[in-house]
Amino acid sequence: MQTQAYRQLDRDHHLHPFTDFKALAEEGSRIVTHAEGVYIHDSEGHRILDAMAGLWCVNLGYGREELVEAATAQLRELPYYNNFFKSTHPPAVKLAEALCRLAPAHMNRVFFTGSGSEANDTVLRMVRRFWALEGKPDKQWIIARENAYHGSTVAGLSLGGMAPMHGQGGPLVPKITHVRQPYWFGEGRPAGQDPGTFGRECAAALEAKILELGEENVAAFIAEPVQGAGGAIIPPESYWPAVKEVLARYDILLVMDEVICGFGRLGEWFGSMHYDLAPDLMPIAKGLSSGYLPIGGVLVGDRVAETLIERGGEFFHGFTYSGHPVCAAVALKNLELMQAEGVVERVRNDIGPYLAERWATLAEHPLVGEVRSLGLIGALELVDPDTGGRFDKSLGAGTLCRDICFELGLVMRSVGDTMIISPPLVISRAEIDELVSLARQALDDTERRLVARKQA
Ligand SMILES: Cc1ncc(COP(=O)(O)O)c(CNc2cccc(C(=O)O)c2)c1O
Repeated sequence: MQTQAYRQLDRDHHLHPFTDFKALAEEGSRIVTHAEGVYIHDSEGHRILDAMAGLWCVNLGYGREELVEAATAQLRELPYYNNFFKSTHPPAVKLAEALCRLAPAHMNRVFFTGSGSEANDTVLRMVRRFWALEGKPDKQWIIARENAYHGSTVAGLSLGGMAPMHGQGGPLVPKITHVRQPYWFGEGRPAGQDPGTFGRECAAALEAKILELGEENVAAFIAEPVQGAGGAIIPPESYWPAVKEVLARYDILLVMDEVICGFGRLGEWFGSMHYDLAPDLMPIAKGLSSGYLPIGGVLVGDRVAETLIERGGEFFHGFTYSGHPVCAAVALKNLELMQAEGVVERVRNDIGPYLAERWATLAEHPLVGEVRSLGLIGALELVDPDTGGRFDKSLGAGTLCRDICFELGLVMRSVGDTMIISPPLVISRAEIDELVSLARQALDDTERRLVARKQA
């Protein structure tokens, strides 16, 4: 079928996620037909370097036959059975064991879901159930961060701190509140604060909120090690150590959302390990299967697990596809390949530092106000060369740069005027050179087009 025919049927029948349906219908969708390594191909023959690994998830890259074979074999063996009715199957058992072997030592159980949003729904249920079983049923408030992303179910959007989502999804889940995010470039720099001071102030805001609500009412703090969809927000070095000090003073659970930062993205199996944090619960998804099949889950620390097990009786929660055998088989093979190929260590010791070195060269571009990266997450902050400050929002600088990237054969994500990359972890040095070269060209073209827009 030709591109136009696909586009017309897509226009007629398909409502896309996070999309202005009318605008897309007018513009027409991109038909992605196949992919290999770090490249996707569309129906018009374009080969595009996918510096977003799909949606932060294709950690092993596209076209891994071993994952196809794992799925095919499992489809033939047992295409589906549930983990209800006291039942399980080898893929779920083996994946649970493999995950708990990779997780921090105090995390020895996993609850499976079909997505990261369902993982955070599960977190909400577990946190409130845990404190009820501990005899503290009023300990219900969950503190999250402004501009955090924890998914798109009602619980996920309530835990998230994204105002546009709150504006469409209310009424929100009660007893969830948000504190300031450690986004130095967006909030600390404009206030004239050095990163260290700003990071400590953000941690102090968490303690102030705990005291305002009363420790006896606060159940948990949930956070991404590095905020992804919020803008690849790598916190100041002072932030997580200061948060650890705050949390040590109060008995509230720590939930680290590892949906993006898990499975090697920051150069460790989990982002919490990079920051030396010991979470009670860790939602996971995305890189768990390299996006080949939908699977998520919650890694559960012993303190919560033992209470739920010993005193919980039946936990009235779960999903049809919890621990789906084919998804679990692919995820298991994915983890085996990551370990066999030393993918995580390579991010930490080789390709992550190489990306940092090459990505930093973009700082000299007049459109760039800040360059940051950690592991294989990177961000560029676009600024107006005339002022050094942000562009007027009406210019749509970030969206323009994203569209120019596609024209040049590169996928970069824009969040406002922040450009983001999160490439497959298997990306080569040569492909990083190509990525940075295309990004530089996109910045040049964006600058020229913005000058014209400003003069229009
Ligand atoms: C930290 C975090 N937690 C939970 C979710 C929800 O996962 P599911 O999507 O599988 O329900 C996410 C997902 N993150 C996500 C999903 C879709 C798009 C983008 C983007 O940056 O454009 C980011 C995420 O980044």
